[in-house]
Amino acid sequence: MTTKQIVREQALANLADFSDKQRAQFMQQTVAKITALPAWQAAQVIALTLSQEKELPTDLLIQTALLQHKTVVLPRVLPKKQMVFMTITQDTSYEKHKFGMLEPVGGRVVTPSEIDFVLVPGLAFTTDGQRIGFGGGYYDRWLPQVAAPKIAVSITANVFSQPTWPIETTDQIIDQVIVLDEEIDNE
Ligand SMILES: Nc1nc2c(c(=O)[nH]1)N(C=O)[C@@H](CNc1ccc(C(=O)N[C@@H](CCC(=O)O)C(=O)O)cc1)CN2
Ligand SMILES: Nc1ncnc2c1ncn2[C@@H]1O[C@H](COP(=O)(O)OP(=O)(O)OP(=O)(O)O)[C@@H](O)[C@H]1O
Repeated sequence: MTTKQIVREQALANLADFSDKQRAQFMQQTVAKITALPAWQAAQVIALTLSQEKELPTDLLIQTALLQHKTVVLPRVLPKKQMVFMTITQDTSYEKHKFGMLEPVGGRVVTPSEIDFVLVPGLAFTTDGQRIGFGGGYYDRWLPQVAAPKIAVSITANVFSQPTWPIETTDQIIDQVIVLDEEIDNE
């Protein structure tokens, strides 16, 4: 058994291993696999995140959702480790939070009950839905308010059959982890 922090650091190191080309392929696979899910297709209001440098890229999924005329909502963090989700459009501008992530400016706040599908960010997972994020506990606090399907995307190296870290009672289980394939680089 190790700590969440050690698994987090290893997961970040694994994510850093990939070329820009491989990351672009991951982004396309993410769109193909996520948009094939019946839960996505049925959803009108979709909670995504704007990926940070080391995370799997979500830009194309955001664009795809907007093109499919879905309502896309992105998080802003609040005091006391709370989050609020705001609607975005192609014209939304973003500001850098002091913790480093970009957050939408303006838009309408949606309540958790309005959301139909959640893409949960994370660094490491188990196949049955345990998850480690960046360590703020933001999603662990917010997810209990959400009834919608909770889906994540990961590289193979960061998915475990059993947790190698201690599980806390506040850890929230997600419904499905989509594992991306590492394609052969033919160049
Ligand atoms: N792209 C993306 N956006 C996201 C998340 C995410 O995982 N990915 N979040 C998923 O939760 C929330 C932000 N989570 C964060 C978690 C930790 C820290 C962080 O740097 N914490 C520092 C400082 C904390 C402090 O000063 O209080 C630290 O822990 O050292 C920042 C944001 C909302 N937006
Ligand atoms: N609902 C909660 N109430 C109080 N403390 C919580 C709650 N959820 C998580 N925590 C605490 O927050 C801290 C960070 O949790 P954890 O390491 O699981 O975050 P994470 O899942 O990696 O981060 P995130 O959810 O932001 O992606 C831990 O100390 C945890 O005990």
